[in-house]
Amino acid sequence: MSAQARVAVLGAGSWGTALASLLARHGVHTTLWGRDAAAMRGMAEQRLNVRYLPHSPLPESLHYSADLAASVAGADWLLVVTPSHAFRELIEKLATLPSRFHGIAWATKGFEPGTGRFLHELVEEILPGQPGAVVTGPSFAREVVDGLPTAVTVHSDNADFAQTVAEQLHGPTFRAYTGSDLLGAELGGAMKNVLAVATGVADGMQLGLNARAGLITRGLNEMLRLGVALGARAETLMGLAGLGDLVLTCTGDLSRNRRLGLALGRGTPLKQAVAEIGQVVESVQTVDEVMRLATRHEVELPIARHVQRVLHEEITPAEGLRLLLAREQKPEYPEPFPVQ
Ligand SMILES: NC(=O)C1=CN([C@@H]2O[C@H](COP(=O)(O)OP(=O)(O)OC[C@H]3O[C@@H](n4cnc5c(N)ncnc54)[C@H](O)[C@@H]3O)[C@@H](O)[C@H]2O)C=CC1
Ligand SMILES: O=C(CO)COP(=O)(O)O
Repeated sequence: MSAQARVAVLGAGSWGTALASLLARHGVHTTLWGRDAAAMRGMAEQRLNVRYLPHSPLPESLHYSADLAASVAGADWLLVVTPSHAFRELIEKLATLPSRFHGIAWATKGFEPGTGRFLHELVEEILPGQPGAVVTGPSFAREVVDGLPTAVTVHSDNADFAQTVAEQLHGPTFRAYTGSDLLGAELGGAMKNVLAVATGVADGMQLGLNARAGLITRGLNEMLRLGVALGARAETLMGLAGLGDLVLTCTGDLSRNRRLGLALGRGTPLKQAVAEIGQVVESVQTVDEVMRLATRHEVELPIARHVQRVLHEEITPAEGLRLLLAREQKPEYPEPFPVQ
């Protein structure tokens, strides 16, 4: 790096903090922006995100701000890490700023609530011409901030921007690959959250390891069928953005979406389970957007559909299981395996 690269990470929850910490450790001039001024002051004083990552000291070189315009001014590129429900609002605010950044990446997983629109579509609409990239893959914030080995993938239509983002994230314990399938990468990251609820429910009901493996595999099949119908590349969904994150989130108890499923499977009411997790649980909104896309593209997604009915409290987890098991016998692949 000749001149020191400058990045603004927008969103100071667990994942934004972990990615900002990673960039700062890699020698990138990094500012972490959060909307809560008191929380950002506290982080600057204590070098700690007390609420979201209380056991992981943050690097001395990381900067903190609650001023969006000041954070973005002078940044070479931005990394948005808000929850999906706040994504449009933030991108619209960025569009009003005079700053001249050279690209916008996001690590948010989900769709625009209520429309099923992909996050890259929102960026294209609100900031036309701006290079965009998604950072996704199996990556629990806590493990990344503690320097445990992790691999992610950065997808963009703009190969130079994907390379810039990946190079700056890449380091001794963090591998960042690149790809050009924005839609597939976003779909995998969003859909695995819904499927993690299903495996969590099964584990919460103590249905055993066979059930877990069956759900993960049939869940991957749902991801592939919807993805390919939408124009995603199958290899994206068979890689870090799909299968990789699906396995992590369906099996790792650090996952909020899996923990929601576990709680539901043990009989905890939805509202209580979400409140006890106390952080973003993207599946609660994502499930409706996945089913909206599935309906629009006439793709049948039995697991996602039953997760939706459980999350809408139309059926209990036990009824969801009974209905899934009662489905007709059929070939594993009624159509050819969707690899082009
Ligand atoms: N935590 C993790 O391990 C990973 C999270 N992600 C994704 O990253 C996104 C963010 O998740 P987390 O950081 O984990 O959530 P979190 O629950 O730890 O924190 C959410 C943060 O978003 C902020 N926020 C909420 N509404 C906002 C708004 N309107 N404007 C600005 N900030 C707002 C909150 O103040 C809070 O700081 C989600 O889409 C999640 O799926 C992706 C990979 C890993
Ligand atoms: O996306 C994640 C890991 O890749 C985090 O998953 P949860 O949002 O379920 O905690």
